[in-house]
Amino acid sequence: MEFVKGHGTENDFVILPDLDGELDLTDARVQALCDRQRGLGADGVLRVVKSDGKWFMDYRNADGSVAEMCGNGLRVFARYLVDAGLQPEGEFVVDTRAGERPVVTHPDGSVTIEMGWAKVTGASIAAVDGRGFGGVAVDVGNPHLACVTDVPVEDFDLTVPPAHDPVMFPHGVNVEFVNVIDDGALRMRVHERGVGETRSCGTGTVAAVASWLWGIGQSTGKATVDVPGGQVTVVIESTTSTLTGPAVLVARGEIDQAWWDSIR
Ligand SMILES: N[C@@H](CCC[C@H](N)C(=O)O)C(=O)O
Repeated sequence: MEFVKGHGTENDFVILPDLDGELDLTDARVQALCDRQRGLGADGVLRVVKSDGKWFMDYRNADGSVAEMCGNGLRVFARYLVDAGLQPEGEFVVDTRAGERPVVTHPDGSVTIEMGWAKVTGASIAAVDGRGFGGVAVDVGNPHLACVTDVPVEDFDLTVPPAHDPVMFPHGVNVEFVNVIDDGALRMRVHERGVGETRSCGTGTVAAVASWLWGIGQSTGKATVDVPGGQVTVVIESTTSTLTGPAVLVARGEIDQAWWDSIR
């Protein structure tokens, strides 16, 4: 079975081409693939499916859970399709559990995604080391709590999940801590639902920009977001948003069949 390894601002993925949708991708197999000691190591798995003539990104978190959307993953997914000769460079659409997402691959390797409406759904609190931080709940297809703060993001201990309100987020939440460096320039760290701290989260950067804009009384705008793994650019419009950033394919290879069969 073929695999490709890639990353978007160091949020890394194992890509499994499964055009006919025949792979039995159990939670245990996702966990094993993503494990950095006993598997290939990744923050998530992108299964590439073609169904009724449409591309579908089946995204799984490293713990095996399913998520609606993954912004960095979708850039890598699109880059894979072009690299594999399955799509010409340029514009096409990929279906996700959050709905269809138009993408544009660029000759410099970067990819732009139309991410849909970054919907502010309320306010809540995330707690780290017993200290609460106010944030804005943003639905980017998946749930986020983006907390703009003056505390330098480097100071947060994200080795444990920030506490959140389970009533507001019954299915868990991705939590971002965000510093404003300058007008239109943010810095962010993230704790992802189903993964832990990652070096970037594409949907999280969209939530971060929406949260910053909400805080300054604006509903549209543009910002760069520095994350530990690099930089992306986000544009928020009234009913949609875009995310642009790098997508890198690192390696390709063959998964050992006996190893795969030993994991159910
Ligand atoms: N890293 C992703 C988001 C992946 C899903 C997330 N962990 C969730 O469970 O919602 C991104 O780049 O958007």
